[in-house]
Amino acid sequence: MENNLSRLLVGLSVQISRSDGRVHSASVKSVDNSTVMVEWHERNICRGKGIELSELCTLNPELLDHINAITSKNPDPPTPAPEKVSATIPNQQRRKNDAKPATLQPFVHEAIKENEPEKMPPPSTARGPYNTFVCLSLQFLEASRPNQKFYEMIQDFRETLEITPLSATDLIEPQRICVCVRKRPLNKQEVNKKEIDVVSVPGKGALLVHEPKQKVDLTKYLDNQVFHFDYSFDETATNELVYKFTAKPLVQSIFEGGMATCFAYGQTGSGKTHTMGGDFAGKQQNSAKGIYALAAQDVFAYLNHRRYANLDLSAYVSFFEIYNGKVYDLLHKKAKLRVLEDDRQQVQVVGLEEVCVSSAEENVTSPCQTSANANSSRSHAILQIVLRRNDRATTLHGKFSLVDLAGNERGTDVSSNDRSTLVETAEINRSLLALKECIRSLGKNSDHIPFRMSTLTKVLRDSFIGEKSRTCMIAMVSPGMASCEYTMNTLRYANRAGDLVQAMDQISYNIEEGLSDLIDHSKKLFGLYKSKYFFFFFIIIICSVENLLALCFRLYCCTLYRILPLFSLRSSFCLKVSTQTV
Ligand SMILES: Nc1ncnc2c1ncn2[C@@H]1O[C@H](COP(=O)(O)OP(=O)(O)OP(=O)(O)O)[C@@H](O)[C@H]1O
Repeated sequence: MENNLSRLLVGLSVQISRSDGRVHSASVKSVDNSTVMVEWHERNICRGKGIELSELCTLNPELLDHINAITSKNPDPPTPAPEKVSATIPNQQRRKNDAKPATLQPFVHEAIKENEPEKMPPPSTARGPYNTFVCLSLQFLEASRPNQKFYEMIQDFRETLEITPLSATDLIEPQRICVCVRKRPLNKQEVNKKEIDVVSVPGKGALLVHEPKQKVDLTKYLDNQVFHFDYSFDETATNELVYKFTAKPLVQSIFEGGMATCFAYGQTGSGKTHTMGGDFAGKQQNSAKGIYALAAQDVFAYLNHRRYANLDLSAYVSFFEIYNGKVYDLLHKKAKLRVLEDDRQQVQVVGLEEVCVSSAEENVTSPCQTSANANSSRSHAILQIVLRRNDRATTLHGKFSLVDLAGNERGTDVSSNDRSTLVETAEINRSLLALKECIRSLGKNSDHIPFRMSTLTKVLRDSFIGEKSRTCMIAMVSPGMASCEYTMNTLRYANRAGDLVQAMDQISYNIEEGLSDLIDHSKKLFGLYKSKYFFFFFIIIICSVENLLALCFRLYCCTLYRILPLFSLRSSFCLKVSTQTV
């Protein structure tokens, strides 16, 4: 039985749950009694662990249906009682079982216990056949995954990728504008729905989207698109790692009198609040692990550092949200505030409460916890850490704005008939567009920054001007196939915001596209972009290379084989010479 079990399970790809709550796929290595040894690759290291079969089943709630399907077809069922009982488990109850933490008892037994406790067979006799059904079901599930073909194509593609994961020891390059991308793991619902993960992060700033497509003749194929950013974080990246490469370098810049802004951009549910406010341990948000809190800790570390101690600075915090173009103070009972421009063209949020904070904990507990409760996917939440000199006028020294933007899909959804929803959509769209334009202008060192286009860019005006302003955008993406379109939108937006000229290279095996790429690169290389002489120059180069190759080939033929020259003139001449010699 053990051998049969191993033969059926080993090599299968299954979803596993990690101690930190992450769910990802792994492959079955071996089976020992009811313990399944699985392994997976993480940061180029092969990891493994043993999991109870029951736990594997808990991660695959549909398993019961398939067990039933198989047992009903099986000519020799183990015991009639479990079959009958498990077939009558209502969906709701099954979900209730799923919500429970994994236990060491197989969950079929639990179900029986709740329905007909007296009919429960002893575990020792039930385990063998039960395991067999589980194995059969797992195989069946693997084959019955929706979009199985795409899943296999993506897996095959991934095997060809060279993975260079980002490590905490990698060098950080200080930049004025930094655009990064973070992929979150598939969540439990997506795993239950057998969603396919269509995003791969090979590292070195690259991210691939395997977009499933179908030709007119119904042939399935993947449109693999590769994007390049300053950094790309895969699903195993922690908030600390993301912070280290994104917001941490900006903290120091505000001590040097700069204005810094860090944006979390992406679709609803892609992990913006998780990154900014902190990760979730169950239903509780651990605000100490978010970028807000990590930045606050560093601010206080710098305040106490001897290098900046003589500046005599104090830290102030304000926290507000922008919804429908209106500003609400989240530290002051959501009071509605006005945004006005003074005679020196300084934009002021009138009445915004700035709280002087004296420790990171104080800083963290109020705004970050508010963030967990108050944040809505339709509003932009802005936490500002302001450094002021302890002089009479409390002069502004530096400012760090951390922005959790509204879900970007909210700016494109025009399906609603409700007027207020449409106004909301238009406002989100306008603010995200304005933000992109401001970041682009900043990147181009343009004199004109269109900050007046929206309230969001108006309140962040001082972050966009001045030599010392620095910006970081973290684009969050959901990995599921269902989110593919939104993921592409997020990546295109981030790409354009960074104005990364060569950022997006479509993987194409098409010669035409390859040639146009070559022309583009040559144009840049020779600095002849937009020049009318470029094409003449290009053709001359091609002809010269061709001539050179032809000449080499002829010389090679003449010297090695002593055959008669290839030119007709030369050949007749040589023929004459050779006849005379004879
Ligand atoms: N990197 C990650 N690792 C593990 N879980 C994550 C990660 N990113 C997001 N999640 C989980 O995904 C869910 C949605 O994330 P989150 O609330 O941060 O999304 P969001 O983009 O802020 O959505 P919204 O726009 O609605 O605020 C949360 O349960 C969160 O814990």
